[in-house]
Amino acid sequence: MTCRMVLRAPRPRFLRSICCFGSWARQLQRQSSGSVYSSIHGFSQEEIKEKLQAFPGGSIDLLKQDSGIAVLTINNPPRMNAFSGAMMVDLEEKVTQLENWTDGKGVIVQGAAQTFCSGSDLNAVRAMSNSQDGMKMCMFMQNTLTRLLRLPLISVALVEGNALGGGAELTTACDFRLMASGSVIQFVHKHMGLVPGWGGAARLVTLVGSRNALKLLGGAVKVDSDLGVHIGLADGVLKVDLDAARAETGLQQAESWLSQYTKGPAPVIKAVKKVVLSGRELSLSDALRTEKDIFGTVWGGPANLQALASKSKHK
Ligand SMILES: CC[C@H](C(=O)O)C(=O)SCCNC(=O)CCNC(=O)[C@H](O)C(C)(C)COP(=O)(O)OP(=O)(O)OC[C@H]1O[C@@H](n2cnc3c(N)ncnc32)[C@H](O)[C@@H]1OP(=O)(O)O
Repeated sequence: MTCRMVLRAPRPRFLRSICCFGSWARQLQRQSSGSVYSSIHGFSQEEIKEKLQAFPGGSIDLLKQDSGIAVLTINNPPRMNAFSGAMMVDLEEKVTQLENWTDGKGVIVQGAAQTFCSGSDLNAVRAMSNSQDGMKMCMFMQNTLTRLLRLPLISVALVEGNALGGGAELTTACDFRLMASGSVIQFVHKHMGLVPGWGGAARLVTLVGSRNALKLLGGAVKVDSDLGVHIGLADGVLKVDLDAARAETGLQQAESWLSQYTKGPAPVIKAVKKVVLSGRELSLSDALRTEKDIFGTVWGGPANLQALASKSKHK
């Protein structure tokens, strides 16, 4: 039973370390790090990285703040924050840094210059239009976005302007989505003769159900903030205050929204994310065992002892 699950989706590092596997499965664990594809699938991360680096432009910027909330910015304004190949590689490196951030509790993913992301850089897409290269790029992005979703941090996509194609897929690799009024999430893939390939379809089904997902993909529907909230794709709408002096930026609003859920010590917040992640990804029996193990990491820990000593009441 356990082995069959591993075949479908290798587990994140924290899950792998606390579940029992045979030696074959252990080898599989070593080869992947929370990713979906590794060398056992004939996939070479390094080979595709080299190809992607041939398409320069833009950057992915990471700001780790003392609050424990990081801001990850998709930064390529001349192309409406489209992903160049170099940005795909950069994103993978920034996700690695977030995986190793001991004091982290949350991350906000935003686009530079008040728009989210217009998907793949069409110039790179045109140059990589053979199916082999396309599939390798998609495996690379699936790996990275799966690791983003599996971070032990609570993640929020701050959607301003447009999230199109791969940009729409990126929003689904966060735990939550906040949409500014006037913003749009659109899976434009059908108009491009494509379907999502960065894992966006699978995640969309989980978020909005298969019937809504069929409508959004089949109709390449423009999801505005009202529709987003209605179908459960968006978790909140950012306020626009016409008085510019008083107005909070989208980022400030997203930070205060996220801080409701990240108050407290990092090990406890990370444990919260991990129990939810195991409930989302594992069978009930495996999730229960994992939950027990994660519980063991906080039981008797500093925050727990302090709460017991202060005899706190929850009124
Ligand atoms: C479908 C799957 C695939 C994947 O998963 O890998 C993709 O994501 S393919 C990309 C899908 N996205 C698009 O097709 C977006 C196409 N662009 C647009 O619809 C518009 O540009 C829009 C709505 C983003 C912005 O429109 P607006 O009128 O406000 O601005 P411009 O059109 O003048 O755009 C400014 C500037 O940005 C360039 N641009 C925009 N998107 C991309 C992109 N994805 N790749 C490369 N370049 C992009 C656009 O060409 C303009 O450049 P300029 O040099 O001024 O012509």
